[in-house]
Amino acid sequence: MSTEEFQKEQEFITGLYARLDDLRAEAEVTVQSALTQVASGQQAKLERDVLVAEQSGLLAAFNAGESGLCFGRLDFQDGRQYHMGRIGIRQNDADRTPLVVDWRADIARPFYLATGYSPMGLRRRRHITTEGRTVTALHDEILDLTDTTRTGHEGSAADTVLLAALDAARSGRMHDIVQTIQAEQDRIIRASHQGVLVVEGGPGTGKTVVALHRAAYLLYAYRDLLARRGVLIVGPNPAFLAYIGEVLPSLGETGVLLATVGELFPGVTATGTDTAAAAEVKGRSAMADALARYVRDRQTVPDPGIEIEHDDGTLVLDRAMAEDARAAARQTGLPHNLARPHFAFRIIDALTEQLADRIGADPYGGPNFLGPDDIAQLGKAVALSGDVHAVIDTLWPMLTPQQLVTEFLAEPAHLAHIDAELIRRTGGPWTPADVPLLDEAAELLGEDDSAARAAEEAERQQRIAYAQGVLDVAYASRTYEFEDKEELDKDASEVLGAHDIVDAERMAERHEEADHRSAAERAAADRTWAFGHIIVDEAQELSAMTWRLLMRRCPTRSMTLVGDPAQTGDPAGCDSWRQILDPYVGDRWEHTRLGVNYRTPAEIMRVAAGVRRAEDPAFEPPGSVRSTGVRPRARAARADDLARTVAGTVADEAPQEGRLAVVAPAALHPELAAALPGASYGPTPDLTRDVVLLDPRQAKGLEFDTVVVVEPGQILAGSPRGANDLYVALTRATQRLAVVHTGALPECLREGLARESAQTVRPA
Ligand SMILES: Nc1ncnc2c1ncn2[C@@H]1O[C@H](COP(=O)(O)OP(=O)(O)OP(=O)(O)O)[C@@H](O)[C@H]1O
Repeated sequence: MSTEEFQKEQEFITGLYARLDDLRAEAEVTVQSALTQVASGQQAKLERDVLVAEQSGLLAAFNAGESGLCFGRLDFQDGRQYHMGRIGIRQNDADRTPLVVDWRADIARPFYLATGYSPMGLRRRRHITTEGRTVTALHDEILDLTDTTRTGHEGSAADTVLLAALDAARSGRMHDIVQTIQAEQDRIIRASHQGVLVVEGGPGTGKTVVALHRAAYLLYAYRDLLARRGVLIVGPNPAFLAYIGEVLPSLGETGVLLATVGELFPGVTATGTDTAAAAEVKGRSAMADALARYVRDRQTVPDPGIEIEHDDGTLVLDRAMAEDARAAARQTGLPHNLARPHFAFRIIDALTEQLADRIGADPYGGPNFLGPDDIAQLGKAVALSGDVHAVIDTLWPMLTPQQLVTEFLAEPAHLAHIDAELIRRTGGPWTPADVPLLDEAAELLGEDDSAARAAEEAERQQRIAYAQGVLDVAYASRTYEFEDKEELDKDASEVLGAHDIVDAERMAERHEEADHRSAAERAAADRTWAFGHIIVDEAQELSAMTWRLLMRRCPTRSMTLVGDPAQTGDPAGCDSWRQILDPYVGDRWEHTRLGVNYRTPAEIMRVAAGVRRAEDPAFEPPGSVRSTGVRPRARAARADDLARTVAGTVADEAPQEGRLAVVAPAALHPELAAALPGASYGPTPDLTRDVVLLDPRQAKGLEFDTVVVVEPGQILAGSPRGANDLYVALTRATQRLAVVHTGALPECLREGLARESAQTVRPA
């Protein structure tokens, strides 16, 4: 092994971190001084805010670079050499020469794709492993077989580095994989942002981690578009979002909104839970139709009529008048609340006409005595009448989505009786399955935001006037500055001023954009926000109603959907991509597969595959990249001794380093938690604890060094998609798996497990 090579890389890394420190210090100073600056006037405040936002983003990226900043080097056949980094960093010279290139840059691609067969111009690829700021290992791959230079670090570099990453103890948080992205994953990460891309793959094939790196790549490659519109990542539950939450910040990207479906209706916190059957009914697309009809039910007419007391005599609003007004309002095609003024005006007009006919009638049959001004006066009085408005409110009430859905759930209509009974609820907290209903209701009702829009327009006009002032001043100073120069140097007239390239309106718009919070923050607070790109993880779990919500949030249909229909646990989930996508994009979507299991060793995968094969004999699991030589175990327990047996198994299996999960049906949790002091469990378990207790649905998407699956028979029988739940539970381990069961071991688990009887269990 060449110490000279080591030393050279160490010197480079030391210099690189020194540069990082300088950049970080510069950004910190800029942020601090901008924050302490007292900005007077709108313009100065805007400039300060832009500066702080820009420099804070840079700071986040620099902080992200602290660990594993540089992880590779590319030596090209033509002599060029580039170091690869988690973020790109340039030297402080006139040309701003790159010190490390960002892993997302085009020039970095051969690091992931080059092979001996297709070297992409590379001579050598080097993997650099560091701990903190110290180089701990170098692995070189020779890609140009005519190259005879050797460094002593050659070997099957890529495999060594990948296997070391896969074997490492888990921390309860997902890590980035920039050092070891595989070619099939790289192609997905860098696929065009346009259209819908479906990434399917069995457990552990890297779907989640690839989707996260794709978000980072898209933000890099289409920064202008996506930083403004934002990227939304949807995950199945808060624990999962916490698990993946550090990957993007570690890649220097902080402007992404991570959310569960339950968090996608601003102002509503979905803390309740539905039964699986109720969630399934709420998730059906038929709910959209039921809600639409329910809204129409709220547009009523009196039968036969209503008398309204008025200063100028009693008014009668009869059925025909109301029907006429309702038809006119519906004909506008506007949502309920926005169509309401049309209904109200028609009613007011009709009542005014009624009044005018009565008051101005010529007893001798001649024309009406009242002129247009008199009728206008009468109309005003009708329009201002509280009694008239009360009647309009009853017939066509203003409704909020929350009101509508609360009332719908209390008395569900337009559904089969059995479905209505399943979802009937009076009061209680909102549930995640209610959120798509609220969103649907909001669409059907529309928001009457005319007052807010008028205020916004007035503010915009003010900003334009202000920007015009700024441009005028800039123009005036230009004449002084350049007049003389033009005489001396004709080129000077080519110098562009702000006034040449931007008008007041554009300038005001730019400042408007700069003035606001980050796209992710704005998007989180705005139900109608249209994202630049949406990534959905565990996409197979989402209901038809949820897809309606998500498609509304992404009118451009720039989406990445990752999932595995074989792992669908939610009864409301979809069985096929076609079923999900057909209503929105027809067959215009791309499907791609990941076929290698990076997580689960072959020994465990053999057991898990048995569960799927019981349902589908032709089932083929993704091939495992590793095997550990450790056979998974099944332990029988006496029915009255289950918790103690589980605790004993946990004690036996707990890894020295890393994490262990007990995956058991939720009904067993209180009993098991009592026997597992220190285990984290509940709706949002802390995954960084040594031992966590989860139900199979909570385990979705997560991974642990060791997994103990409890009562597989109950998991199988627990839901119509019980086999999928058990498959998920069994495929969470990176190293070891144990199964604890009372009664007979389910038939589908007979293969691959070393079986122990209850007697061999040592006391916990
Ligand atoms: N190229 C890679 N280099 C290093 N680790 C990788 C690579 N690809 C995947 N992994 C690791 O494999 C594990 C499984 O990845 P991930 O969770 O993304 O799989 P998944 O397909 O989403 O699984 P599931 O469907 O079971 O949730 C993770 O620890 C991930 O970091």
